[in-house]
Amino acid sequence: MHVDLGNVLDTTPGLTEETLDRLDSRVADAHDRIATGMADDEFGYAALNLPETADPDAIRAATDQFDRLEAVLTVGIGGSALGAATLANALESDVDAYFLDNVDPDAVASLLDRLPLDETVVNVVSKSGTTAETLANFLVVREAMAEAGVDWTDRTLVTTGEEGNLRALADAHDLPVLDVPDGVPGRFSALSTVGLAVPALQGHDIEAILAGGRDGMESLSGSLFETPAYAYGTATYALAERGALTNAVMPYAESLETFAEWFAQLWAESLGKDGLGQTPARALGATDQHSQLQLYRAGPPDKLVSLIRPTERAETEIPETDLDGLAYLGGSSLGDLLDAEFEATEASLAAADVPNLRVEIDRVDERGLGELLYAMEAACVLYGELASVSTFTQPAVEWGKKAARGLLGGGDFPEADAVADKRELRIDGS
Ligand SMILES: O=P(O)(O)OC[C@H]1O[C@](O)(CO)[C@@H](O)[C@@H]1O
Repeated sequence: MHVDLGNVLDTTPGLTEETLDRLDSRVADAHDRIATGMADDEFGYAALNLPETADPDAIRAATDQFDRLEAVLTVGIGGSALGAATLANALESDVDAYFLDNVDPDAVASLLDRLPLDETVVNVVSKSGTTAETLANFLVVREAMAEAGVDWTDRTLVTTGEEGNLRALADAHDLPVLDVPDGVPGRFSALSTVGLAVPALQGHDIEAILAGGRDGMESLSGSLFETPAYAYGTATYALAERGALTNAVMPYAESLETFAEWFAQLWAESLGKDGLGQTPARALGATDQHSQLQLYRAGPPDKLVSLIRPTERAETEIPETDLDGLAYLGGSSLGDLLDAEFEATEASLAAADVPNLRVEIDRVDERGLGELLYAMEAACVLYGELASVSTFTQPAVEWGKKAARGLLGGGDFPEADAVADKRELRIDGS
């Protein structure tokens, strides 16, 4: 993987090479803190050890127990779903992967109607074991399995922490269970049991994913000029400090669309603290050239764009044509066209003085994905050190959880009372 910072120099907002040189001493200090946290397996920093501490044999021992495998249905939310979804949606497999990471009754019913439940493994994932959406969906899925005459205890894999409802359920029914590693927040758990059980069930090379993570781990150093992850984390931090409060993440590969969703949780939940942070906007190239690019180029100078692509991709030749004005496409390929659009968008942003970073991996394969996930996690941790925020906690999400629980009679929470006090200014339609 490499990162190219050329298009953040002298843009609006922008950096200079002197600024980057000056920041590099802060990067060295931040790296020392990160290295200490990794060495001591400290909460959060432990995630950056996963390429070494994850146990692929334990993952396979749990997943190899399942036969008759046509599909895997993951029931989880946030970091308990997005890492696995990033990997599943980026890699081809004969085993279909589905994710229930929301409690929309129509979507849940529609999916359960379609799934061959007797040939599906239900992969229920929750670090806490108490997340309402995950537990509610699991209860609905289990009921559907019973109604389909499927013994749910034969088709369920649990991934959870040491305590909580799911651990108790797994123990009570002797279910295959994987441990969520200690000290790893959900959004940093892609390279652990949480993110790797699905690719293992789909027949992917999870050792290669971890090898990619090791590539990222081995590139960590005391300088942003030697570590792509730190270059990305430093530049995005410094641009945020200068007003780039939105980071539009725009992969030029459909296979990386879910990666942008995973990145959004990682970036927002880690860095959105104490009035600070950088809003991750999810985009997709080339599609969003016909959508959000207008805002990125001609809207407020308050954003940066992260352009991500594999340098090797399929070709798919475009047939020759005599259509007026389109003959230039004939004989080219869709891959060439997508790469031309990537470079054209990059140049168009630079021409409009909009800061943009190029992130390139060789291929969207297990190793490339492992390195990309690891690098963005390390970039996020580095950014958090530079911004002096508490990167690994997410206290702001708790208020809404209590309010929702109170509304459903799950306890006496003042947050739920506040819901009743909503101010109203209704404008009614027809
Ligand atoms: O794995 P759990 O405990 O169900 O949590 C799911 C998600 O909810 C959060 O805790 C936020 O509520 C995320 O940080 C986490 O990824």
